[in-house]
Amino acid sequence: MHDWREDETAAMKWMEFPREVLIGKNVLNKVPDVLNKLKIGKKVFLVTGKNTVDVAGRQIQEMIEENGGVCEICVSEKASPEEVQKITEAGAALEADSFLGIGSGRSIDLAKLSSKNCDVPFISIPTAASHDGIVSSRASIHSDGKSESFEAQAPIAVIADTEMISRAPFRLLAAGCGDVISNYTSVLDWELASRHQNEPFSRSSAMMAYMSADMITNSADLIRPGLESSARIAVKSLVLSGTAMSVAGSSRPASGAEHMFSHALDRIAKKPALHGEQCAVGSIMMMYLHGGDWEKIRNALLQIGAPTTAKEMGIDDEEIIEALLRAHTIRPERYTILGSGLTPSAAEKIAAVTKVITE
Ligand SMILES: NC(=O)C1=CN([C@@H]2O[C@H](COP(=O)(O)OP(=O)(O)OC[C@H]3O[C@@H](n4cnc5c(N)ncnc54)[C@H](OP(=O)(O)O)[C@@H]3O)[C@@H](O)[C@H]2O)C=CC1
Ligand SMILES: O=C(CO)COP(=O)(O)O
Ligand SMILES: [Zn+2]
Repeated sequence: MHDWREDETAAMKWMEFPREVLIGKNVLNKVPDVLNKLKIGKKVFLVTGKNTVDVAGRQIQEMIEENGGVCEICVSEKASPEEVQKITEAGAALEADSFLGIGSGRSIDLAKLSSKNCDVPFISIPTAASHDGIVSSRASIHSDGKSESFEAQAPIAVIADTEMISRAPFRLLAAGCGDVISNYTSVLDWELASRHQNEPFSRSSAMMAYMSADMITNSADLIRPGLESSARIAVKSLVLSGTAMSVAGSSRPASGAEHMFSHALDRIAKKPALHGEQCAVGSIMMMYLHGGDWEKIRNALLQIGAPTTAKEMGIDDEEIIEALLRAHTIRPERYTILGSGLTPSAAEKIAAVTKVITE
């Protein structure tokens, strides 16, 4: 299928945003109403995970069937190209008229890309506020230790039940806050690339990404376990951050050197931590490299209760250093403060000064 957005020139910008965005207590019950309104509820393919199938997947399947629709569930584990292929084929076999991504970042990304392959809309239903891919049109797919950000499609609707999200393990919410806070360094990297390499830069997108990070740091004292109000703050900032990516047409405003560090850790660490946790810790170190206020990032994470050290993430100090050394090779086309790479002694110094590893 031809992707019309490829015809984009400097003189024209094609941005995709969701049509319906529901954020609030018990909005999960509105799934049938949204499907009916959009006329996409007859054959629904539902992508979820092994935990989230019980948190929300089956409940949504029942609601769709009571609404007269046919609903097939796929419980998925990895956001890999093979999984995208498998889900695309299963969705096509069902002749699905919509996909629902229910759960974590992985399930949402799989639904995002597979639905695009099937040329049908998809709805994003996060069960945790753990990442900013909830709203964006990008899908992060991982294979052979590589991580690629694909242009997929924006969800036609987002249904974020803040009551359900507040009951998810707090670690996930804290990680989502970290993913957004890390925008401080993504934006700096983007500005650097625009100055050094004349890379296209969108001020409005950068401002959105920066503002979403500010939303979290300015209300860090309000982010507490089990509070619906905390889930609401996190979801709103994730929505803004994801929108920044849709405006940019790339993950640039929300993914710089700190994300490359996290992707490197995913490859290196025996037991990687959560995406948002790793990006946030990476952001402390990259802010130090930028010569900025890295302690502001660290303090916000401490206040929220997100990890700020290797030990708290369950990662060895050596793995942190290795990831710092390898980060610039992860996405070489993306220019960042890491340039052509760090020396081992510089990597050790950065991690020690910022208290990520013990001196
Ligand atoms: N497209 C984009 O723009 C972006 C994409 N990403 C991608 O998203 C992924 C990270 O997402 P993230 O969600 O942090 O991590 P994961 O996708 O690894 O999911 C974390 C875990 O949380 C579980 N979980 C989710 N909700 C609940 C709940 N309510 N109760 C209990 N367990 C729950 C999931 O269960 P289950 O096994 O059921 O899934 C999963 O095991 C990465 O692949 C990253 O690259 C991140 C940011 C932006
Ligand atoms: O995680 C993201 C933004 O928070 C998306 O970024 P990537 O392009 O690094 O996968
Ligand atoms: Zn991220």
